[in-house]
Amino acid sequence: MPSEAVPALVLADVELRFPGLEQPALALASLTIAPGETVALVGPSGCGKTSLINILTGLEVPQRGSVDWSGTDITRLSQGARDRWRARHIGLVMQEFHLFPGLSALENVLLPQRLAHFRLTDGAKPEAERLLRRVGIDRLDQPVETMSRGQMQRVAVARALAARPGVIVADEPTASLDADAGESVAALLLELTHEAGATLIVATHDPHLVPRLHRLLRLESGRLKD
Ligand SMILES: Nc1ncnc2c1ncn2[C@@H]1O[C@H](COP(=O)(O)OP(=O)(O)OP(=O)(O)O)[C@@H](O)[C@H]1O
Repeated sequence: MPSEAVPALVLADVELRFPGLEQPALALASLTIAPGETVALVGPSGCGKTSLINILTGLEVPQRGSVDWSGTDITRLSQGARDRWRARHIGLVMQEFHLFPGLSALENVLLPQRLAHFRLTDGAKPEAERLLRRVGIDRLDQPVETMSRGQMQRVAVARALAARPGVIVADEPTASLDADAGESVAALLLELTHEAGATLIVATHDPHLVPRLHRLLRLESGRLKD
């Protein structure tokens, strides 16, 4: 299934500081990511991986610099506009799934679209059902809190792709899974983003996942290393 227009990133002169930290958490002169690239973001604990992911997705705004996705500098948007931009263009997969207990797998996949648009488009439910079956979830009405951790992350992968975003961003998507579940989540993330033609950015320590991504970005003390 083709994704909508795929954004590409141009980040320039970014600095992110937190109160109480002498050095910036991030200081990046430039970073460009091409449409459809798959990128591993690696580095020791505290080097700034989550901070960079938060900046790329507009969850955090740097004090300085621009984060331009296909001509939209998201640092210049209001918070509401940035939230709408993220809902439209970014699919997120987090280490701890961030699913809503009490809702079924299908309801979880559809929830971001319900929240963003107040109603679902005609194609939303069949696409959510297709994606859940594609990630190996057959009981679409199963409450997510009764699922295994591997199943929960597969639901989160289906949710990230459901609105057909141009970019999938994952923060340690396999870190809280056992080896088998991690392997299957990593494979699905790669296959489904490839099928969608989306760009994939993954912060990960997973030695099985890193070599399967095209490009390696290494962060150290908030700076990119070659
Ligand atoms: N809200 C905050 N307030 C103050 N300092 C923060 C905040 N968030 C992050 N930091 C600091 O910024 C730096 C980068 O943190 P970040 O979470 O981006 O690292 P990370 O590479 O994702 O680490 P890990 O692999 O352990 O998750 C760290 O020194 C951290 O302590």
